[in-house]
Amino acid sequence: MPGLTPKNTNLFQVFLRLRPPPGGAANAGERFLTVEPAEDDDTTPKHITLNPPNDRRRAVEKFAFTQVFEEEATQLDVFHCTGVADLVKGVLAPTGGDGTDALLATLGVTGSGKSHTILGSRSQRGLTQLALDVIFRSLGDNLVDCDANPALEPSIIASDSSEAAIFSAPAFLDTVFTDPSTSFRASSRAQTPMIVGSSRSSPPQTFSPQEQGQNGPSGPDCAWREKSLRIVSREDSVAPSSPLTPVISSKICDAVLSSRSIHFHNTPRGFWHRQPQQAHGGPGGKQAPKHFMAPTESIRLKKGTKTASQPQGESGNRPQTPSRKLHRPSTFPQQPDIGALSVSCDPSAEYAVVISMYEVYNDRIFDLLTPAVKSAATKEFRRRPLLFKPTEGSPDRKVVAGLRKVICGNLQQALMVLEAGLHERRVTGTGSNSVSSRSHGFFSVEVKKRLKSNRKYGANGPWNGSALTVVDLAGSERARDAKTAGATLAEAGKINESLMYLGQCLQMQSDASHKDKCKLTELLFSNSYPSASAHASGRHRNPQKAVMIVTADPHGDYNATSQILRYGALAREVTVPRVPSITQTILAATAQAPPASSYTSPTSPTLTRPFSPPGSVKYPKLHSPPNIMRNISPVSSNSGSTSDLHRSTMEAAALEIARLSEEAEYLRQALDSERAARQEAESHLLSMEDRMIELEQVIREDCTNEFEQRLDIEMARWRATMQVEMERGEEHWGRKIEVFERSLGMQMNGDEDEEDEDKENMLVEDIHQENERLRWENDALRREISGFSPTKRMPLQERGGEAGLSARTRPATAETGSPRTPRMTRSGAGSRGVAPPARGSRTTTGDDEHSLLSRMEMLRVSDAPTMTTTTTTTKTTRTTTARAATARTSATATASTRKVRRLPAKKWNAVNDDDDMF
Ligand SMILES: Nc1ncnc2c1ncn2[C@@H]1O[C@H](COP(=O)(O)OP(=O)(O)OP(=O)(O)O)[C@@H](O)[C@H]1O
Repeated sequence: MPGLTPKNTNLFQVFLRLRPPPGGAANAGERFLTVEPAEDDDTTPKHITLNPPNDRRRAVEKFAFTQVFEEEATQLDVFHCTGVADLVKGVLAPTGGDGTDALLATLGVTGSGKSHTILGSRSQRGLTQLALDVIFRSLGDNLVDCDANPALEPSIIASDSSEAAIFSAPAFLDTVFTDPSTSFRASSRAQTPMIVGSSRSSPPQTFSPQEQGQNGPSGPDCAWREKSLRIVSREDSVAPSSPLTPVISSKICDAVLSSRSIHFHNTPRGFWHRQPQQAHGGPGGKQAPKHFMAPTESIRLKKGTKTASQPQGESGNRPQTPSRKLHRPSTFPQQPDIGALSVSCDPSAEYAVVISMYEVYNDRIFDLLTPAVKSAATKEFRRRPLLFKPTEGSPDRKVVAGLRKVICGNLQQALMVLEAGLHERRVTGTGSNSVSSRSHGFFSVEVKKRLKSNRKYGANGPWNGSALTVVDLAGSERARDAKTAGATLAEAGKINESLMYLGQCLQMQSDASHKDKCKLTELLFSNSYPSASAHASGRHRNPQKAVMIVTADPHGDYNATSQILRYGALAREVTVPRVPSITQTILAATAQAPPASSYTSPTSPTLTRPFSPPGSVKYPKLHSPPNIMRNISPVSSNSGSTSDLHRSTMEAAALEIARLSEEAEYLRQALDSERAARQEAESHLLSMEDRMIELEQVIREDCTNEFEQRLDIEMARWRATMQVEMERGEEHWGRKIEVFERSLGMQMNGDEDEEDEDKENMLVEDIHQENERLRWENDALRREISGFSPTKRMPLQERGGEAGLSARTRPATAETGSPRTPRMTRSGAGSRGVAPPARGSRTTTGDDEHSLLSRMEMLRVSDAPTMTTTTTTTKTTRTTTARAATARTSATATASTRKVRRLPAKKWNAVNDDDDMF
């Protein structure tokens, strides 16, 4: 089993892994990649040839790699041959010291098998899980656990230099996963499932019922399995539905799917790829899970994606908050088995394992273990981008500041943390890969180490150590093949851009100017080289060891593959510059030093004195570096003594070291202040961005409110105008009808005249009848009056007058000749009530009687209209008498002679109202 050759100073060991064709060899397209057979002294192939298909203008390209894995290579082959165990060994530093940082990265075109290699599939573990297994297996009893050692967490917090929020695994996992058995338990310390055994025949790793909270495979766990799928949004993907682009994807599985019709194999989601042919219910009709990554909460919310991240029963009204809990996975695949493999660790040291995860998305770093928070302005769940910077505790080394880190006490906890982080990574379905990673994922395993003999510091002694960082780069893709659009296309643009910078960076041998071009290259290369300031300050770190696995589909996209292979080949060329030791520096200076007598200037070729900082940037005021060399007394040329010469050489060298150190310190401070200024500007920019979003929201709301108000006003105005118009219309039509009626009336005038005549005749008849009746009444009255005493007739005489006495009544009165005194009051005229005899009345003559009658006649006639109106109401009692009825008839007769004016309805009402007043 070949391992890494430690003497190699190349930054990367670059391997190539070819993936088998997705639909089997029969369906594969033209193969453009040929693996050259191993050369004489090699046991494994190292070279490949790219033959451009159908394009003779392009040259055949040849690439060399550390090793080429052909399609048949297994996960275990890749694990062993890439030397992951050696990387772990370097991190654990079994021979003492802080160890060597390690980087394990995949690079490739989308869908070429990066995630498959590094994070595994449904039944096979990836390199990450295998590396974790080796780490925990190797540490054994030297690993300190939070449960066993309560002081561990505070001591790790105290020695962390990355401004991180540090949690113990049980506490962290409790916030992320639900535990069926402990769902009602308030405690935050969940029981951690343990591995209880392995079976080669059953790949998934199973936990005991006790560890499952008494829920074996047939218990609630089964429900979990049924829901252990998540839906990946294809909203902004225009990829047609194909075996590679199912609507429901299972790149991640511990999330919950409400549909129970989709089943899942007896495995949690996180570590398995779905085989494309299984996407449509392959063998067994089951929907196989894809590998690990799904859209983050904010992306899901933005896209309105239905995700399975909500626990059962909460999918309905549960808000899409990041505080949702995932179901605790119960099984993990256990193949390939590396039970026999372990590397040694430092027996004199104790270790702690701290895990963190983050992603680079659109050139920003986001923590995958910190839940997104709801933005007040946009109401969306967002993650805060983090900075990659040197911190107070780590001035010589950039770190991702502000991450959430989890201390894991065993493999199971580490796998669960990995699972939680992968759940948050952004993926989407494209035409090239149904579950394509849209970000560069970083999984960092810090192996903290301290000597057991350092117990003199107590339980809080400082921790050092190294880290293994696993990087799953997003795949480069061509929009035409991936059939992406909208946000997904923009994401692809950013991915391609960052990979282009990576290529440039590799081409320029990690030139500092290219290193800072994007976050990806910064993260990959910033700590790859020993820092000058660290060297000056004596904090020496070994250069990082790195393994890059380039994945390729020999039947895939020729141009994209060619580009990626070129990057891979470049990566192989990058070398780590050797850092000379202090002794080497002194010796070199001595060797190059001119004769001591003429030694008057500094030897540094790069730094000239006095050092003047460029530009207008304000640097901290430092004492100007002392011109040490000027103070060196020239070595006497005639001293002749070798020992003197050596002494003076050593003195000169020591002074030169002091000068260089001082200059380095000066530069470091200048650089720090530059960095601080840049970070401040960046955070200001971020806050301004947030502010802009808030402002935009407020302005939008204001505009909406104002618009609604104006709309209301306009609507009211419109309604009023409408009303007026309607009234006008009615009036207009009324007038028209009136005119029409009038014209009709004119036509019918002749007919009306005849009618009027008839009416008049009837009225005359009525009047005659009335006169007859009145006459009869008069007679009756006369007879009555004639029965009164003469004295009682006086008042009539007094009031009498002959006016109004009609000629017709006069003879009638004379005929009767009986003196009478009518007892009538004016008010009683309508009712014709008989008044009581007036006191002191005297006997009247026949003339008096006529006068009286004529007066009565006058009264009756003049009161007629009043009576007419009076009879229209039921409020008066006068209408109840028989006399009133008679009078009414009479009045009607009188009134009938007048021209009756037709009143409009309103006016009639007014008259009625007036009547009511009486
Ligand atoms: N060596 C392999 N053997 C079997 N299946 C593989 C292999 N490599 C990849 N696959 C399958 O191909 C599909 C795509 O692989 P994967 O998701 O790992 O691609 P990727 O390079 O990570 O893509 P992206 O960059 O878009 O995320 C998966 O279904 C995976 O299971």
